[in-house]
Amino acid sequence: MSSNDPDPGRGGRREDGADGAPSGSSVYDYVIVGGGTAGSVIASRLTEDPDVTVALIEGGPSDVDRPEVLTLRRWLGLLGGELDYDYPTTIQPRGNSHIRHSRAKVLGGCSSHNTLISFKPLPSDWDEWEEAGASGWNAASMESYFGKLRNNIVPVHEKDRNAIARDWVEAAVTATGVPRVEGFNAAPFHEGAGFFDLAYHPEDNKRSSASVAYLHPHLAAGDRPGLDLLLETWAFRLELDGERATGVHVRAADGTESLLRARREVVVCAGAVDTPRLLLHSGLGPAADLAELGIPVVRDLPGVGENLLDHPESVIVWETDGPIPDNSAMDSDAGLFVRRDPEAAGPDLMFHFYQIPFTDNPERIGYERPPHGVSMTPNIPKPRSRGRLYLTSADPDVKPALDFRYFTDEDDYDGRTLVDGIRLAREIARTEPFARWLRREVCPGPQVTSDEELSAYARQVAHTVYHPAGTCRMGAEDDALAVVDPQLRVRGLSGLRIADASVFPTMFAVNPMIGVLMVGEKAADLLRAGPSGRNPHDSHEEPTTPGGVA
Ligand SMILES: Cc1cc2nc3c(=O)[nH]c(=O)nc-3n(C[C@H](O)[C@H](O)[C@H](O)COP(=O)(O)OP(=O)(O)OC[C@H]3O[C@@H](n4cnc5c(N)ncnc54)[C@H](O)[C@@H]3O)c2cc1C
Repeated sequence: MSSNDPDPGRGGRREDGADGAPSGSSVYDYVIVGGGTAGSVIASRLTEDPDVTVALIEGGPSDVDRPEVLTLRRWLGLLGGELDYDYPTTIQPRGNSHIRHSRAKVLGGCSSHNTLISFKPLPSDWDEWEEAGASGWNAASMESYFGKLRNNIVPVHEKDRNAIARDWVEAAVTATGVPRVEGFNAAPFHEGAGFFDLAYHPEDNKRSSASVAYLHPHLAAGDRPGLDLLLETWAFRLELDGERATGVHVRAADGTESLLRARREVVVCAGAVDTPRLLLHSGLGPAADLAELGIPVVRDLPGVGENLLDHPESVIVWETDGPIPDNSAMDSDAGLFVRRDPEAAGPDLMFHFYQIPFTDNPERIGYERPPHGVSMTPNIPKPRSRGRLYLTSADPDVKPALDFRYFTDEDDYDGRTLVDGIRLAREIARTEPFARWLRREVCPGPQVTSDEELSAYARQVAHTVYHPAGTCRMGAEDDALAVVDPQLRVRGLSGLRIADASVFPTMFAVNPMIGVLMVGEKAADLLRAGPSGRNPHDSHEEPTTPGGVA
């Protein structure tokens, strides 16, 4: 495995002029865009076969030897910094227009700056995908992929269980009547309170991100000769030969542009924002929108950028009666799931408990940050509002517009869910042993009581749980807005697949990272099976020579 080294001398990957390849282009079996959560898994799995060559294009730098990235508890310090693409939202008339969407610009992608809360998606989540046209993605079919994950997924360690978080869990169980859960991944659940499972190494608080689990061992051992890791390299356009994707145009950190060609397939794993962005700039998207911007239309794919999903949340903050103990895995170690509607397939209200006063949004409307405090952040597991991502310029360097249309669903289900959340949070705050820690409710404050006032507050200070998804959704042939089929192949094209959070047809009720890793594992199987469903390396079609020279 080499970094930034599409080396013509090593295995002969460069094919100057050969096979019609333009001079200076490098040829691989697979070219993967995005060394993030799903991309790291796929690159690692494909190069288990020493005869396979893969270029992994990553916009950010390596995370190796970077304690500010690898130490889980330092996650908040990464948001908005140099390793964050930091996407704004459009004006949100019923929500908070100031939300910034953090997306990591570093090897491992968002698994390198997130909180690594690890939920196996619920059976009802996968079965909903199947019903939405993602044939073969039901719970029974997906089960084995959880077992394949290489990440170290463990419950928050005893030493990291803060006394106030323990008391919060006890109060949440008493106040809501939900079961206490020890190990949320042990069995499917509808409700429950407890400490999370995290992908981390408790002994030193090191992340078990996609890059740490799937790439670092091979970087250290040098045992993946077929994998070229191109860091700080930006993919700005797909190379399309008629209706076949044949490569990716990239720009290196020094500004040099080159074309990486894929003998077998191009796999886009750039995440729910940058995957549709790359497709749109390559002429794949809603034809009228592209034409208006002067981008030549290669294929009219009306679903690219549609179905923008997220988990919105709000926040209630309390001042505590003095400082709280300092131990923690990452300051939001426990949570609560509630099912208000007994007919719902899974939980319909979720809380993260924060051992910090999370006042960033309330401060904007005049609230003050208490010297010591805690927060509860109710979120909507199955939100009904749907947004849209679109381009505002043909310049690939201009960030796309993200219009989440927060709280715009017809029946105001999303807004009402957060109001229920605030009321429930107050019940927990009145319940011992948690109540004795609290001095006062800071925001919204006890004077805010009516549904209307609570809804206005909840939406004004709303935040994101940072789970954008769905912008290149998977679906059946008769789904006009499906971008990929259940084999993750982009509709109407060959040689091009997508594997990341953008393919979600619907949102999981739980935090999505484990689901994205499982998408990566399944994508590797689908790729190995070849476009026809047979593994090209086990058959006589399209033979390659070792080292990747055609
Ligand atoms: C702050 C934060 C906290 C979160 N906490 C949790 C949590 O605790 N639990 C959970 O389940 N989920 C959590 N999530 C969500 C979860 O991390 C994401 O859903 C998931 O990691 C997305 O994976 P992905 O593969 O789709 O994209 P990413 O992991 O974002 O990977 C995309 C990669 O592509 C690269 N890239 C993009 N465009 C290009 C381009 N044009 N050229 C080259 N490279 C490119 C990026 O640099 C990045 O490395 C959190 C997210 C954030 C931001």
